[in-house]
Amino acid sequence: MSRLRIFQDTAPDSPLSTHDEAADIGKALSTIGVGFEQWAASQPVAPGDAPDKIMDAYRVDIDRLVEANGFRTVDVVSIAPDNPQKDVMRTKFLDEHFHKEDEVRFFVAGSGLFTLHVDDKVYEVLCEAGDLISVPDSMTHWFDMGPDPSFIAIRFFTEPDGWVGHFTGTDIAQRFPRYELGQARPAP
Ligand SMILES: CSCCC(=O)/C(O)=C/O
Ligand SMILES: [Fe+2]
Ligand code: NI
Repeated sequence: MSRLRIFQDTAPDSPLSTHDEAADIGKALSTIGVGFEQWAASQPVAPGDAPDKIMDAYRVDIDRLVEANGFRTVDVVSIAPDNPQKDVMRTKFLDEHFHKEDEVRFFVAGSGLFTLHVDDKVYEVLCEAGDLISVPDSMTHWFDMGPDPSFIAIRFFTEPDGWVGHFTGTDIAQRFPRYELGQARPAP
């Protein structure tokens, strides 16, 4: 189940609040300018399906988002727990960083943990299949796919280098919960 936990940025052991209803998560995240939606597939998708088939299942929502935001590239990324590069890939976005455009990701299957640092609060968002998250340009955050990563995600970009992370050099991400072993669920 998708979940939002909000922390004081000095207190990683005691969440101020926990939300696990999608509407509740979306409402809380909207107060900091983060988008959160849930989308339903118009046809079944399975791991190994071609990117076009996966995107066709969400075509109406993808087109709406592209039209509203002017995205120029939409792609599909996936990772499975047997990927020999999984540790390297996990490390890539584990520390606090930001991007020079909105980070917009839709989870077709599997899950991942986005943690956002805004002013003196930390917003930990467990994204699961059906969740779309839009992290605004320049918002500091980190992302943990867990030790046994498993997801298929659709990514939206405005610029070719939109995915590049600019790292802040802080150690805050190391003090907050990681995506624990066992939390990650296999993609269907
Ligand atoms: C589900 S893709 C997430 C990885 C990524 O692109 C990023 O920038 C994480 O912070
Ligand atoms: Fe990021
Ligand atoms: Ni609530």
